[in-house]
Amino acid sequence: MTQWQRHIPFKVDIAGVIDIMGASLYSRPDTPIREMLQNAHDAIMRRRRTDLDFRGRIDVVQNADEHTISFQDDGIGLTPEDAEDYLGTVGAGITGLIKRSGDVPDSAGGLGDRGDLIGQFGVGLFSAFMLADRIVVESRHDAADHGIRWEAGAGTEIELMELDRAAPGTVVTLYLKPEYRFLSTQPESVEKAIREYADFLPIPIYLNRQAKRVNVIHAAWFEPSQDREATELALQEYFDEAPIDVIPIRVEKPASIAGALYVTPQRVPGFTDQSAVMVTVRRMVISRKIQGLVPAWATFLRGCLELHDCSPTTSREDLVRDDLFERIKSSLEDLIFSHFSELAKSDPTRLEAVVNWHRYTFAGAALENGRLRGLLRHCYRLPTSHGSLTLDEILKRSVADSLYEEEADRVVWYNTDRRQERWVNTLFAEHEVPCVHTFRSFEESLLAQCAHDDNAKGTVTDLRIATPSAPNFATTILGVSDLEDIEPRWREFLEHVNAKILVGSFRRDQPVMAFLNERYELARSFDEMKQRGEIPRGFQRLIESHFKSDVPQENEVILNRNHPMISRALSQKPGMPLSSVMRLIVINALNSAGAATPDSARKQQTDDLDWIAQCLWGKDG
Ligand SMILES: Nc1ncnc2c1ncn2[C@@H]1O[C@H](COP(=O)(O)OP(=O)(O)OP(=O)(O)O)[C@@H](O)[C@H]1O
Repeated sequence: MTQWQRHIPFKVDIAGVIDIMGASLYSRPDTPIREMLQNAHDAIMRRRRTDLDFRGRIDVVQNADEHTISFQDDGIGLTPEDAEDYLGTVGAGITGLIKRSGDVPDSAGGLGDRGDLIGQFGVGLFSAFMLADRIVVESRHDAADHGIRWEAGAGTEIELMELDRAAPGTVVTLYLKPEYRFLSTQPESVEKAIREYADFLPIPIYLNRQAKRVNVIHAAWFEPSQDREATELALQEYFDEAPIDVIPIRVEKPASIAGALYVTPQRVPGFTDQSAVMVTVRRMVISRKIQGLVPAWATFLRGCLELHDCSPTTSREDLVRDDLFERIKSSLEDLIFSHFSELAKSDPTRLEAVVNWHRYTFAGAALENGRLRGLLRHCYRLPTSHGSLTLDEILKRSVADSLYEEEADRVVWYNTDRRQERWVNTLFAEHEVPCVHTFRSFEESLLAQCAHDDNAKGTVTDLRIATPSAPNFATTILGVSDLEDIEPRWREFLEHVNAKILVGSFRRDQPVMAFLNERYELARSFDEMKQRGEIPRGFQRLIESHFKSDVPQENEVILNRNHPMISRALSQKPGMPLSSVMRLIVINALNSAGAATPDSARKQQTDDLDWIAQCLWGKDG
């Protein structure tokens, strides 16, 4: 049975709340400047509703003698009731009431267009206690006869009194704590903060009554009908770099997105998903590096987007990750894709320039993104024996040789070793099919993925490394039909040259052909990248499967049966003088192709030369 019951009011320790807000809600000490500017902006916007011609201005004034910084606006001002109800109440404000279409007081200036106000939480004013131990608000409402003076110190009683003030508007003065007094003496730090947050606020902001306003206000990329050239110039000036391409953005559905993105001429480091895109909400800068909005593959995009409908977090340092944010994110990706697809038709050279400039970012991302691969197929070029070709051209030209290939519709030949680029080009010169040079392994994987995409649609495409032991390379490309492994006794004799040795018949004047295939170097460089954490996980899987393939990881040499010296040497026993000449020729062919000579082979080279000398001229002395 209940003995007693009582209702206790919910208590809030104001000093504690102020302390928490000041110390923990905002991550930067200049946030209060933004909050004060935003309040002034909202007050001016509210006055504009009753007086459509009214423009308004904000003045920020430093006073070094008094250690103060004040924010002055000629906005709608506060009635005594407003000051009592909203200035000192955490979580309550007229802006919030208007936004929620709440029961607004007469002083609110009507509901009007709720979209132009920034405030909503009713906490911003308290952020001033981060910097100040005393705040004084002097104000007169547009429709009131008298003004008010409101004064509060952290944790103290609020004092409200009548004030003689002629003009409508508000002055909020911050009596700065000793550690923030530089804000009353250094114009640069205040100017920097104003520009950081309020550059695009549609109201001029002046510092210390100077004639020139501090904020930019107009940016061509926010104009309702953007002029492409003007936008490009404005971006170049604001971000201080020349865009490679500009993506103007303006949509209203599923949410309003306005602004422009551009492709930076700066090299984007590795495969990070660090964005450098700036977002504003009602023109107040929320972040200069919004995370997770622009597709992770588009790290080369910069620019500024106004997301009018998005909700900032209470600290206004980020956006709330709600459904709307997700919808905006996916429509942005669509917009970027359709821009590039459009560019592929209207200005393919520009698209190629974009892709080429950021090719490794594109290639890396396309490994896991089919839509991106679809785009890259037509503009991502690789060097081939037949000049530079797009992925699509490579695939289409790699028609399988019907004489030898029954299983495959296409065979794509590729070479991974830069050192034999010219040699491979000569081999393929007489053929219709090209050989692709993929010196970066992820480009090889990209090619493989594109082939895989085609295979899924029913075209059977084989990717083969241009080396003698790859199926049909000898027959279709080299024209060698009798290729076979060398006999074990010769394999033993040639062991130290460090290559797989094959025998076949080809042009009479060429004793050997050497092919380099030192893939372990690539594998090693990937291991280093992996250790630095620069390879995305999915990509890593592809690399691993790639290096697991049955492609030989060693150099290869074909000895020519048609060559008189070679055929003679092979008809003798290993160890005869001719076999030593043959071994020297093999090492030399590998050397000229660019292979490094192992120490054991070097020693053998000397021994072989001594042996040949002895046979020709007899022993010294
Ligand atoms: N310069 C000003 N002119 C007129 N009214 C003001 C001014 N500054 C503050 N106010 C009033 O005080 C209220 C509380 O301001 P505060 O900055 O705490 O919150 P807010 O701006 O409503 O919301 P938020 O916390 O999202 O910024 C405002 O809603 C507004 O009614």
